[in-house]
Amino acid sequence: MTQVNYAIVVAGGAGQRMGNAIPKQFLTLRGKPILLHTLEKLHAFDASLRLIVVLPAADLPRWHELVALHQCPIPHQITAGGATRFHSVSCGLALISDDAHLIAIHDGVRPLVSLQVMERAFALAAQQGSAVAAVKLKESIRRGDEQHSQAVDRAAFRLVQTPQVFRAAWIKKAYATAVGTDFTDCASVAESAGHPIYLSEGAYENIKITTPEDLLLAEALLQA
Ligand SMILES: Nc1ccn([C@@H]2O[C@H](COP(=O)(O)OP(=O)(O)OP(=O)(O)O)[C@@H](O)[C@H]2O)c(=O)n1
Ligand SMILES: C[C@](O)(CO)[C@H](O)COP(=O)(O)O
Repeated sequence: MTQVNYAIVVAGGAGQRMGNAIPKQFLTLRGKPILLHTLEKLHAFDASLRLIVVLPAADLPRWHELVALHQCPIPHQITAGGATRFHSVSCGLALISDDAHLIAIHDGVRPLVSLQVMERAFALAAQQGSAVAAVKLKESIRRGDEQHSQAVDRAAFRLVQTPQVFRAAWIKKAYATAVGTDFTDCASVAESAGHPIYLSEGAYENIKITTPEDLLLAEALLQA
């Protein structure tokens, strides 16, 4: 049987920390919506990857307009998301058929993901069943608050990114059986179902566009 791989691109958030009336995934970066840059990266990595884009229900017409305006040639399915990232990933998973082999979940607002980061994550997930892009910390960290804090060993930590790639059956069941919805990423959901989490090498430029200064950084990095 042919092995079919999917990528769920979660873009169902409101972008509150960006503070823009338009959700950040639709903002323009070097002439194109951020989400379109992200889709281009995933399609360039593997044109056979089936792309599912999860959007805020209210913004489905906006995306249709942007796709038409930019003549987006990349085939993708669209679905409405939910109140949290967990709900939005669940909405994407609901569209995936049983022939799926690996499922990647990627933030729609990480347009700087490289082909190498994608390749490493898919290769590791094919071997181990899971792969989560992550990077080492470059700065010192302390545990605590302004009044009381202690130094911690940064070598014991990793910053987690996306893509996060999983054996399809694992991640589908993990989402179907998860207790609660308060997970900030898919690795936490897979882990809660008892699956081992393997880390693949991410990249420092694979930033998540979250606050206004990230737009400036992304603009500069996209040029590079
Ligand atoms: N209900 C949600 C919330 C988030 N996301 C997606 O998850 C990714 C990472 O989330 P984050 O950066 O937190 O995005 P927002 O939730 O939009 O931002 P904020 O928390 O500032 O509102 C984004 O691509 C976002 O669109 C989603 O699909 N559905
Ligand atoms: C999935 C993620 O991007 C990995 O870093 C992150 O956990 C999302 O967190 P957010 O606070 O909802 O942006």
